[in-house]
Amino acid sequence: MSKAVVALSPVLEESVSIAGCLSDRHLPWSRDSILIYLTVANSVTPMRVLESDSIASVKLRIQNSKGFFVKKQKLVFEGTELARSNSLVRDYGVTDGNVLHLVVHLSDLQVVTVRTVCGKVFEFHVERSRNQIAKRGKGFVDLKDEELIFDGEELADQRLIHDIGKSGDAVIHLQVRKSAKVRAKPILKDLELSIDASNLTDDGTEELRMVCRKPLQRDFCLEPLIVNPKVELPLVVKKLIDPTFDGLERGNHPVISSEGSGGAYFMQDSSGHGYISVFKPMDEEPMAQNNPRGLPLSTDGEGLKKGTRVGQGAFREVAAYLLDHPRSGPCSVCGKEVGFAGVPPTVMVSCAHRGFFNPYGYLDASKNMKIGSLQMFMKNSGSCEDMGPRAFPVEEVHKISVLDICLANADRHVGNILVSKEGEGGQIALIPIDHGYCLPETFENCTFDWLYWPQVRQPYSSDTLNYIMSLDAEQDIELLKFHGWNLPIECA
Ligand SMILES: Nc1ncnc2c1ncn2[C@@H]1O[C@H](COP(=O)(O)OP(=O)(O)OP(=O)(O)O)[C@@H](O)[C@H]1O
Repeated sequence: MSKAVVALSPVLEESVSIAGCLSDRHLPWSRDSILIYLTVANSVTPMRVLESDSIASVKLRIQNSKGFFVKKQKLVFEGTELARSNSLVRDYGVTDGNVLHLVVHLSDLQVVTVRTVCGKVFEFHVERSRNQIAKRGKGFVDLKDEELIFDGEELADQRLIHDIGKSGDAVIHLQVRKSAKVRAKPILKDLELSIDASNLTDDGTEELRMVCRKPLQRDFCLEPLIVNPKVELPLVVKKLIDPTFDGLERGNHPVISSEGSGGAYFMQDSSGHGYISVFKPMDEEPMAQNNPRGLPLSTDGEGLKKGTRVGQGAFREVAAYLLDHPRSGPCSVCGKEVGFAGVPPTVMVSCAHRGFFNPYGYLDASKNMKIGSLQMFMKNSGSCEDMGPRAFPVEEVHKISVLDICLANADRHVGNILVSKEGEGGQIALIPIDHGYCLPETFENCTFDWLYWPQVRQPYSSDTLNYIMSLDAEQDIELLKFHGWNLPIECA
């Protein structure tokens, strides 16, 4: 799903009120007025609300003062997402002095890629509403030495990012004028010239590394995690692991997604020009120990959604794949290709790489081993968030609904359905992803965005009904057990 933590700059309460966001109801003398704190990473924003305010109205005020659309916000209090818009602040037990974490979809930000002429790439996240070019960067000594170039032209400081890369894939080149130290030392009748230009790159080895992308000594590992030796990996899963391995072996490191509330890494192919898979480590899930988005640790082990456990998202991702049976009916997974709903092939793996997040800074791969789900990367033209639902074929919506009801998916919002137009004649197919919150212990957070789409008013086709009839919950529980997950009784 497309979200990321966005730091809000601290503002005074007064500035919120000046922005016209506070009505009289919110003035300090209102009886149930409380002061709460919105926080992301290290930034805190005080905000006065009423205990009787709905979550929707709090989000609306954040939108008014900060510009983040309501639909792109996620509010989290003590490990629980304030997901029900009509519920009141007090329904979630939020009281004076409490801290709410705000997670904002990254599409509010624009990613700007700056490539230096010697090949180094920097990514900056630029807020669309404040997108003036500002030249600054770690390691570059003097602003006047820097020049940003787009499409062969130098960019003036006042140009807006928004006006530059309208197509969304513009690359800006950064040219840094640095003089190299040239020393001449007389040796007999000759002069020995030495050139020290190490400042041109952070550690002086960048060019070397770029040239040396040949087979490397192995500084990573990637292996499927098979608990039951009787489990045979299906071919499609092998096709997922092998090219991911090749990509790592060629030195193409995992690329952390700028979206999502947990750590998700795009694993590159051997050419370095495409993605093969998405790796989600358990220790980087929301509220887990090494979450890279700054979400707080869960105090009681419960995940972001009610009835789920922190660190079990990867199991659930794999379970969703295993339980998405082919149309021909439930099967042992060995020969399995595409399931009814088209959950991308997913497998548990252990993977070590120094590029994975850890709070201690640089670690070599052997100290940075992670366990998580590895899912096939699916080509897409965006998610259902990016377009109106009318264009989606009825059958495509129905298949997602069947999957979500079977799995009691507690995280089916429009960002978690990818749209593919790869089919014959550009036919739209919907690809369900992000199943880390399925099979919860309670139904409290099971909300489905597709419930409001017109397709769900159509009856299921006989094919779909036949598929539903073929499902067998007991058999599914056994299947998960066979693969090593003894489903807790509440989830079962
Ligand atoms: N199988 C896939 N194929 C292509 N892109 C994917 C796939 N799985 C995830 N992504 C993309 O990776 C990014 C992060 O994934 P995802 O939303 O699943 O992470 P998350 O941290 O679990 O999110 P959430 O905040 O919804 O829990 C998103 O942009 C998503 O579209």
